[in-house]
Amino acid sequence: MNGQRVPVFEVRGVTRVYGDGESAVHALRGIDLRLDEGEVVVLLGPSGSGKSTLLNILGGLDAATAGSVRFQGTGIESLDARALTRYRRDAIGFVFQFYNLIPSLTARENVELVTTIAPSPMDPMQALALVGLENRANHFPAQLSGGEQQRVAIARALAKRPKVMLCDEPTGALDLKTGVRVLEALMDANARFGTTLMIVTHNADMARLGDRVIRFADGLIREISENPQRVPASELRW
Ligand SMILES: Nc1ncnc2c1ncn2[C@@H]1O[C@H](COP(=O)(O)OP(=O)(O)OP(=O)(O)O)[C@@H](O)[C@H]1O
Repeated sequence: MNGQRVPVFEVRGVTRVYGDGESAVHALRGIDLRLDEGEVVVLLGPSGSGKSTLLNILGGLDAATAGSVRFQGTGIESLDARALTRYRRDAIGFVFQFYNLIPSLTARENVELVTTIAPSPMDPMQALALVGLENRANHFPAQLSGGEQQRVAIARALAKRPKVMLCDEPTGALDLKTGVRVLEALMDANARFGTTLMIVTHNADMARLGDRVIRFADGLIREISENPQRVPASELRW
């Protein structure tokens, strides 16, 4: 990262309550956070502590009960339905634990689904080449390993040139070797395009990958720490 910090997200007092009355679940209890351009941030915390809820709110998949999220200076809560769809579609790349590829489409066609609607997409083959899968373009998801499927999902997210990639347990279903390749593909996107990365994980060792580590507990940020330097994915242990 260079010295000049440009905020991508500014989060103020975000809460999220599911349900009401006695059965209300307070998933987020007041989150304040700033995320800068080009940063790699790792979110750690026990199951149910609110990590996915925050990611979904940042990505416009869910709305905060209270508080504000500014993306490049604009409050996403003020966007109308059309603008919110455009935001979700163009600015944000999502990577989930279980790839969410369309089984009846090839790797290339899965990426094309996105490039046909994005405003300034990459060529689908370029996106697949970035994750080392140009020679698997005509394979269907069932013909690919879990790690390869996840890399197709990353290519699909990358192909629209998103400002931010929100990754919810991207290696949760993978073993060490394939998980490392997936993380390398994400870190490569950060290095080449300056894509800001937010990675949710249960794996404490993955914290070493990021510039900052955010520890969640009970719907709150308990700690934010900075790493002196990023550790390459190949040096992580599962
Ligand atoms: N749609 C929903 N309706 C009701 N409760 C929900 C909903 N989504 C999440 N929750 C609750 O909100 C809390 C936070 O969930 P969240 O998925 O954000 O946690 P997490 O830290 O990502 O957990 P995990 O690591 O297991 O994915 C949990 O108690 C969860 O049960």
